[in-house]
Amino acid sequence: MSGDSWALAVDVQEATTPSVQFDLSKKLDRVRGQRNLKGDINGNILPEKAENGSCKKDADKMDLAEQSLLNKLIRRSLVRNRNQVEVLQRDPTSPLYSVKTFEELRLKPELLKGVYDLGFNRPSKIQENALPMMLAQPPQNLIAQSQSGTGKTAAFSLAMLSHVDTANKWTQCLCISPTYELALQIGQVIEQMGKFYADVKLAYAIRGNKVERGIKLQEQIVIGTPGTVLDWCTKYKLIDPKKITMFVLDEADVMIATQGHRDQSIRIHRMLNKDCQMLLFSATFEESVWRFAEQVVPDPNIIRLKREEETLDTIKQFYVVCKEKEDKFTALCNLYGSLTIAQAMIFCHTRKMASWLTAHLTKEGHQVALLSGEMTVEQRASVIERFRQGKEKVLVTTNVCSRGIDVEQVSLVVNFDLPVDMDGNADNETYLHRIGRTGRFGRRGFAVNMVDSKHSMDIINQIEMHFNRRITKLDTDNLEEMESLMT
Ligand SMILES: Nc1ncnc2c1ncn2[C@@H]1O[C@H](COP(=O)(O)OP(=O)(O)OP(=O)(O)O)[C@@H](O)[C@H]1O
Repeated sequence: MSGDSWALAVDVQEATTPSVQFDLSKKLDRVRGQRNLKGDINGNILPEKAENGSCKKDADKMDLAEQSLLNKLIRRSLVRNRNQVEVLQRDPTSPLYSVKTFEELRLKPELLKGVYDLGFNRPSKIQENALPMMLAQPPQNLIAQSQSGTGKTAAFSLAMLSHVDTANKWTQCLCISPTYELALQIGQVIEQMGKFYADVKLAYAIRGNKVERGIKLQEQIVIGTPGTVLDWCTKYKLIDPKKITMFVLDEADVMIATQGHRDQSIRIHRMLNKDCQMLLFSATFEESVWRFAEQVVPDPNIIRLKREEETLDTIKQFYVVCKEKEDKFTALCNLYGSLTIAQAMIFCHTRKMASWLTAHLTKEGHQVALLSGEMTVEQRASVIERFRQGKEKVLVTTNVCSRGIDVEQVSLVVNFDLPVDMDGNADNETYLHRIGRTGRFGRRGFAVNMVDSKHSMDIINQIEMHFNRRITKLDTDNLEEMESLMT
């Protein structure tokens, strides 16, 4: 057997989730007629009737051109497998790098079990650095920054779970997050990690959660949005803020982007004891975030990134020059025609544009979900949950409700419209948050920006300069060039 077909056989045997298959036949048909092959979520090729995960026989029958194309597709696999994550975890320049194991971080055995049950092998850099500070005695405050998808949520979830004294049946850890969706997501992480830690209980302080006034909660951890948390502390008196000993503020940059949230966070913070441990996390630290962080976290330990470290190497960034929306749509279809895309998120500026795009993509046969601001929080949570389960492969969205969403199969983010601030300048923070929906925990990801005017080209230039990272021009009509650039 040639080296190529051997590689193919090995990849197929490693395939983990054949149920989540996507059709690669379009790409193959261009070169080699009608042979119908399928790939799994990792971009590995699976022949349609393969049994026991092996396609050795099929690979043997292929001619060299076919094998080379298949291997190209495999190399282009958008999702890294576990081995590749492990390689990154041993690379000192990677944000996933660690010298320590979870055991060395002195986690309780029940939590270690939860961590391994989630499939985590080693901590990431932020986990390795932040956890000892968060668990130190006497307690230390922390302001921490790490790239999107590198394990911040997991880090502070572990810290809260470790901090809890299970003998005490009152709220000890309070975590606030800017959106309903994120609060639910963080809660899920805590529940999964704390699965073997039976005595820890969690409550969600989010809109719509019915509570009885005046009866103090017994849950040791409360996670919620600032408005509801404030109500639970003041109006409903469910939490005694003076008994909170660990306060976590997640996605500080997103939090302060809404004036109301900023003010509510400060009001909650003022009710806490001075010696309550304060932890603040953010993916970006513009001046305003920094000022806010210093205001709420006295005498902090600080973990900060350099500007050029903020974007991940594993996310390749491109721009495509288009004329108008129809042109952008064609470019998008060409991307789909040549790339193996597990799941994609597409960002539009307006609801109207998002609806138009959703309708057109659906007509093309894609499974598309639309997420936009006018939906109720429950509707939004349900759309995100379906997307997370892979029921829809494309999520078209307009705004903030998709910030912080962690869906590991997202291999492509498209800025159908570029993120701009009120003055029409590049919104760098939003850009970083958007592209950070792909490339989660070392996986490969692509970010494609649609440029439809001189103004939007200026924005791309501003973003390039801000992060000191190249955004490469892509010609979606030139399939060969696209294949070579996007490998
Ligand atoms: N040590 C680890 N080993 C393997 N996977 C991990 C580890 N830590 C976190 N993950 C996974 O990586 C993904 C991203 O983690 P997490 O959501 O904690 O990142 P984040 O930094 O909070 O992201 P964001 O900046 O978008 O909020 C999740 O799917 C999580 O389960």
